[in-house]
Amino acid sequence: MTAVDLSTPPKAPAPAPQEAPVVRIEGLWSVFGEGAKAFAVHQDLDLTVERGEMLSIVGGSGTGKTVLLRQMLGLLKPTKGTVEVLGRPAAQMGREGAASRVGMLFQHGALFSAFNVLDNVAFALREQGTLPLDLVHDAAMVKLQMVGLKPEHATRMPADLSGGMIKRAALARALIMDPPLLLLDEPTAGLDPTSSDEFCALLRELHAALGLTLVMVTHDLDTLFALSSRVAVLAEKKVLVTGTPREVAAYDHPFIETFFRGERGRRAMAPLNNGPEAAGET
Ligand SMILES: Nc1ncnc2c1ncn2[C@@H]1O[C@H](COP(=O)(O)OP(=O)(O)OP(=O)(O)O)[C@@H](O)[C@H]1O
Repeated sequence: MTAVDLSTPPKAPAPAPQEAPVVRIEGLWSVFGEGAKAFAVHQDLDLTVERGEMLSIVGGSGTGKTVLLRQMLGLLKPTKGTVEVLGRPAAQMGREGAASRVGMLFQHGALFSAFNVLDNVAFALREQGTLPLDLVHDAAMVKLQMVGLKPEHATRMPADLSGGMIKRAALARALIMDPPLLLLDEPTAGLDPTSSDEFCALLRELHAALGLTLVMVTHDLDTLFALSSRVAVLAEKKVLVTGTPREVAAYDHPFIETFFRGERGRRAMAPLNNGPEAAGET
């Protein structure tokens, strides 16, 4: 089922003809349970993410946004259909392959509480076992600096960090293997407005500096407008519509009406009137 594509013209840079999309999902069915108890979360869902995009996935509660991220991470296997990441089936990437292709920022950071910040950040690289430990240490320190943490934060335990610092440490961990694709589940959840704005600014900087492709799930409209070059709306078990935030917000659907055109939506959309830069449509 092809989603309505509202983009005219496309805002994302056009890929070279031979370049595979970063994510290609075609005819995806995600079914849980068996027999009479089986239920489909996704039914014939299509979604393509090109290199360099910042795509936000939105939808009502239980519409399968997290399940879709888990499909891209290769943690779930499609019941039917195709989920490819960088030209390979996501479910066949294996743990190490996945870490070097896809970074994942979980909603609450999901740091190992018994490890200090440096050991958390270095974890996947150390597990891989291909680099001497001093180089693993150096690589983790570079990532800490990249996300705006100081060398003295390296030995802190997660319990001693602020919410914003946990997010930054978790981001450094997600980027340790230099994956071209970064998945984010509610990246600014639990942050105060200032920390949230700073974290969005950091993600935009890293997106530009590292040439990342970002795919995020968010309920937060400020985050959505700050970070999305494109929005995909999940409804009716599929990607119903895609387009820029402005295009999608104007689409006629009950979820969109409530989400974008309610009071919170109108407030968050005010920056759209100040030009595309403010709306994240660059
Ligand atoms: N492993 C699983 N086994 C069975 N059902 C599952 C499993 N994972 C998810 N589901 C179900 O799939 C549906 C979609 O879940 P998902 O977490 O993707 O929703 P969501 O869109 O992220 O919702 P929310 O915005 O509330 O977080 C839910 O009904 C959930 O209970």
